[in-house]
Amino acid sequence: MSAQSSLIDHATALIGFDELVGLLHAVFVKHGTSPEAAAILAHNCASAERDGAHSHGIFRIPGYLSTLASGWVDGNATPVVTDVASGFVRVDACNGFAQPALAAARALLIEKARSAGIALLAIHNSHHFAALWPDVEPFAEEGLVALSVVNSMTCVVPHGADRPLFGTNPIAFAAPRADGAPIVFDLATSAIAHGDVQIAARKGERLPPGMGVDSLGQPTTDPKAVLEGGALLPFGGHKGSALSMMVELLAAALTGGNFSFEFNWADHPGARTPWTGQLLIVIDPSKTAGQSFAERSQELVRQMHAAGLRRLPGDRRHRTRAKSLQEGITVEAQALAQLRDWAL
Ligand SMILES: NC(=O)C1=CN([C@@H]2O[C@H](COP(=O)(O)OP(=O)(O)OC[C@H]3O[C@@H](n4cnc5c(N)ncnc54)[C@H](OP(=O)(O)O)[C@@H]3O)[C@@H](O)[C@H]2O)C=CC1
Ligand SMILES: O=C(O)C1=NCCCC1
Repeated sequence: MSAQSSLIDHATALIGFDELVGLLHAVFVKHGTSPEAAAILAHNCASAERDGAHSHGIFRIPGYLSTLASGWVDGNATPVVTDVASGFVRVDACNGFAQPALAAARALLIEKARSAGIALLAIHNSHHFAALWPDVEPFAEEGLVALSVVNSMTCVVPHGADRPLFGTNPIAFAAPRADGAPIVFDLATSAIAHGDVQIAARKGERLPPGMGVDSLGQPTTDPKAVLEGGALLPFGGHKGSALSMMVELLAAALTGGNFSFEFNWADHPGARTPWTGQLLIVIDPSKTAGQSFAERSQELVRQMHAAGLRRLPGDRRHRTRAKSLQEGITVEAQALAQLRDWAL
């Protein structure tokens, strides 16, 4: 049975968050990442699983492992942080994963944001294979506003174009508020994340209309047709397409990273991670004039609820997180057994 197909099973098991982090750490180390990088990736992946962000939880482990085995990514890379200017930090991830690069620069970025009011982190030469909200949420938990973009691999046809060029290019934002968890959203600029198309294909489900095209450029709801020579569409037509273009500019051109169409993993069978760039902007809202930012963001939430809104971005994740932390994280039993094998 291949690593990919071995993660499809419907009997479930429960595992605690810390145990899952430990298990994933062992898997990453066993498959060629440094203990430091493994700790960061394991926490990231377990957090996604804990919060029900399944397209970027343990579903991604076979992709991480085949990528490491292919030699495409360096699991032992030591990121190089450069203090470029008062509000600008650059990190060369040295062909490693993006999250350890962010971790290496985080303290300097926060120091700059607090002293100048705003600071920018430009990561290049990096691989981001995860959800983006874990990169921004912790800043808001420390009272800061954070925005991040990352570009992925070519699989999205720009609005009005004939062939794929952009990646699924997510945008994540986090802001503190006075009473409650930070306001966080994290969304692909494609109509659907590539990971969710893969999950739909495995489950034999159709996609909602308007998300993808087949190899002839014709609209399709068949996820396999999208994955096998087809492509995705941006969300919201020309509007999502413009945001995706912006992500290419900020995450690649501005950081010195690759555009989504610029890398070629053809010589690395099994490689799955995009070798691109990531940008983070961190703002210290204590510099805001007038009432505190957290009070103002709380007022906005209050008014949204008063207007009838029942679900804020992040609410579903937080509900799932609370349940997972109380009862354990529900995972497919066979996937868990496979992780235990890979950790040996
Ligand atoms: N590393 C990479 O290169 C890439 C990573 N990704 C990741 O894929 C993941 C999934 O992206 P995507 O499919 O676009 O995410 P979704 O469309 O599922 O969700 C996008 C955002 O909208 C919120 N949301 C969803 N439905 C509602 C609703 N009915 N009312 C209010 N808020 C809502 C979500 O909150 P909630 O979470 O609470 O549901 C989330 O913040 C992201 O984590 C993204 O970072 C995607 C592309 C590339
Ligand atoms: O789901 C997606 O879209 C992606 N996730 C990880 C990196 C590649 C694209």
